[in-house]
Amino acid sequence: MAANIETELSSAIPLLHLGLLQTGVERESEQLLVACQKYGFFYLDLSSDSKLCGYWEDMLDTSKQYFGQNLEAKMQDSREGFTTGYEPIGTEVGPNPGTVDGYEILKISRRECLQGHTELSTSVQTHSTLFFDFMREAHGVLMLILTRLSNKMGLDDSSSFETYHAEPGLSQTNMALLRYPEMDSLNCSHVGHNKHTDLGSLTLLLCQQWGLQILPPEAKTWEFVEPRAKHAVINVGDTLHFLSKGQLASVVHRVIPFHQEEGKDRYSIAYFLRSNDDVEVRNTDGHSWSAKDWHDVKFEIFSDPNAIENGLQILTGMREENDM
Ligand SMILES: O=C(O)CCC(=O)C(=O)O
Ligand SMILES: [Fe+2]
Repeated sequence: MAANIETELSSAIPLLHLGLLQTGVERESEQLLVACQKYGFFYLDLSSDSKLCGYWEDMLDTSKQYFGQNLEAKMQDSREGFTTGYEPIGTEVGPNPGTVDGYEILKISRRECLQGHTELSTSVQTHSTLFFDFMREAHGVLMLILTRLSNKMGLDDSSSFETYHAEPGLSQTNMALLRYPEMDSLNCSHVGHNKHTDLGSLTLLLCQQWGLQILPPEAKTWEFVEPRAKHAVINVGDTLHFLSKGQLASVVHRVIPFHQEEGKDRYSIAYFLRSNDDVEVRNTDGHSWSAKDWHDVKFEIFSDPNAIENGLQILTGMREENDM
């Protein structure tokens, strides 16, 4: 894999700047729209937001500390449901036949952030101020992106993307810390993160290590996304694809542990913005779901895509299976 990095590296991912979107520079919003239509993924330069960059560093330290605990301690945070709590390695299927995933994850819901309290263990509670600060900042960034997209697409107040995310509506929005332990410390049946599209509206991903791959629209081969300091990777999810009547692209991606970084655990931090539960989403065939039902169906399929007839297509946001 290492030998092919040059040819497999994605060079086309657009670059946007948070500072320019914040000040309302028209050209930046235009480029944002094109990025979401054509590519579904873009880099967001965060260097104008020193708060968010600082949280990123602190969250990385906290993540190392949290996952460094023994399994028994982390299992105290195991919860029913999908938006909060700890899940060990191997909960979902992996990218290669016969494998399971190779990451552990700690999630905290937006609901806990709004309440200002988490019911998870003290090892999470101790860091809740940092987690909630990060979540508020990430939420603001993604809501700003929705606003800029709505404006550029000429959506009025009743149909703007922000309306579908308005508080105090209930949603499945959450943040996640992920750790992919170094490959040698696991047997090779535990690998990476299976191909999928994100089910929600927008995802903000912070990661300083290789491993993320995307399958851009129309492409037949996977491309690595180069990690960049002080840059988030943002992508459109299924709900925004549906709400935009297919105009914004929800792109298939996965994580494959990268050979050059063997011997190092991989850490990533994600904020998953999801629309309110009762928002109705409809695909281009006219099938409709509530956002909450789409969320629940997709999570069932993450653990076993073959469990139902069209499971693989749902996993990849209704993209044809033979594209991959
Ligand atoms: O860990 C990563 O880099 C990506 C994770 C991801 O795609 C997800 O959790 O939806
Ligand atoms: Fe994802």
